[in-house]
Amino acid sequence: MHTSCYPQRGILLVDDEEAFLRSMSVALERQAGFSHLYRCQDSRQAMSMLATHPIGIVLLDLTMPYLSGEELLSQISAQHPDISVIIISGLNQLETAMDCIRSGAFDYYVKTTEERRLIDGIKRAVQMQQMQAENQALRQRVLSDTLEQPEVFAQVITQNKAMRAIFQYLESISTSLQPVLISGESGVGKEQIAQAIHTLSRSHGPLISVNVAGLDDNVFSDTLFGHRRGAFTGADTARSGMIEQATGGTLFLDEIGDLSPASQVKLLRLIQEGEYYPLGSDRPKRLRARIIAATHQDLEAKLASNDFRNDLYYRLKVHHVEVPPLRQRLDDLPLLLDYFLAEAAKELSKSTPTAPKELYALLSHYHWPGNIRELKALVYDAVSRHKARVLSMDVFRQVIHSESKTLDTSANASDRVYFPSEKPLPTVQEINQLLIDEAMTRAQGNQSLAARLIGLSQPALNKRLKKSAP
Ligand SMILES: Nc1ncnc2c1ncn2[C@@H]1O[C@H](COP(=O)(O)OP(=O)(O)OP(=O)(O)O)[C@@H](O)[C@H]1O
Repeated sequence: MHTSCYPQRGILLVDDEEAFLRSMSVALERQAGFSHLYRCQDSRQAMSMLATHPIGIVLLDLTMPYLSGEELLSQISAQHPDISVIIISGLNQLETAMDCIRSGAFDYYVKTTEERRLIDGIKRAVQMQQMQAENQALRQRVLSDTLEQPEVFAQVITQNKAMRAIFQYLESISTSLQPVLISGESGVGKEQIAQAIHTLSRSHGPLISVNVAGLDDNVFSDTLFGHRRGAFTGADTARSGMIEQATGGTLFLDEIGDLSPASQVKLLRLIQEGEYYPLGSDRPKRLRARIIAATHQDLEAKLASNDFRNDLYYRLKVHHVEVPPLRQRLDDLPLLLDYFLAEAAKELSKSTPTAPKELYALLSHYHWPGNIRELKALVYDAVSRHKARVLSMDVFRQVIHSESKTLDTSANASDRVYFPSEKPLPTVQEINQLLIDEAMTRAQGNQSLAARLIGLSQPALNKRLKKSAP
């Protein structure tokens, strides 16, 4: 997968000193895991190398025979504006280095700078390029309103615009190595989205899921990092952690909002350093999997109450998807209902029942706290009980009615209808009429549903409707 070609476009090192080229290549490979590095000792050949190799970043020495770093920079900026150039200068050349920044260089470092800082700088440039590429891809997809791989989303039943925009976004970040945070209420389909991200990445490794809710810090470390034999009492054999099992693939951390403070620090270090230590081992291992985290919790609120680390939050949400709740995509209801009816009937070896028209109207007035999981469970329950050709609405009525009652009793004074004091109050008759009109609109003309919405029997509503008819 991507670990074998990170970053996506290569890095060209241009320096006349053979020793520097060699030591820098080794450092970039070993310490940062960068692959496809190119070296150029003769600055006159740099432009032809750029023309023939897929290069995204150039590390450029300032003092070189034939063509100076400054001259080369101006040629690169003119012919390859998408390449980021990082200047390596001598201590006595800071003035020139600053000029280079003004002429478009991404950054500069003094040659004696610690390698670690230089590597961090290159990583920043890589990250910036990835984001630019994703932005561009996303813009193109949104403008053309197309999906490149619609089959990846076949299991996510939807016709909703916001969901389609999410699919386009996911396609545009499919090759990124950065973490993805998926948020959204319980049951909205976050795990399905994680699966789609994994499939899109075309990685050769597996998708490994870990639910981190309720794991104490020791279990968390052991589960993720694994241990060496004898690391603690009872560790009779070595065990590889989930990170290792996810090598070349995706590590999906579900319920990330419930992670303990100590485990948050460990996860942050893993993402920042790109390496970890199995318990009892002093030899680090490299993280070679993409991280996806999901939560149904409001992480911003958890930041405010200091229950979730700021730095971890921003590391996790380099890419972020907020899956909307079902109540905000009611246009999906008919599709989902039909899909689950067919699925349930097949699993229960029954013929697929027909949903009565009123059912859509009834369901669209419910607020779906358990989202799609709740709808699926209700449909399965209804299908398992049903006997006739047309599906009975009883199961749905019972749940929706009892939920509505709970809501009614919890309504407070601020939910009441407001009558402006400067205007005369309407009569009881006028209020009744308004209520009936509103119920009929919400029930899309269905009298029995409208009657239930305002606590009347259907014959009683029918009588009043006839009375008020012109
Ligand atoms: N758009 C959809 N089409 C078909 N099935 C869906 C859709 N969204 C969710 N489901 C189904 O609903 C159930 C819940 O989905 P999932 O487990 O992905 O939700 P979740 O957001 O991860 O929930 P939680 O926060 O509780 O972990 C699963 O059975 C899933 O297959």
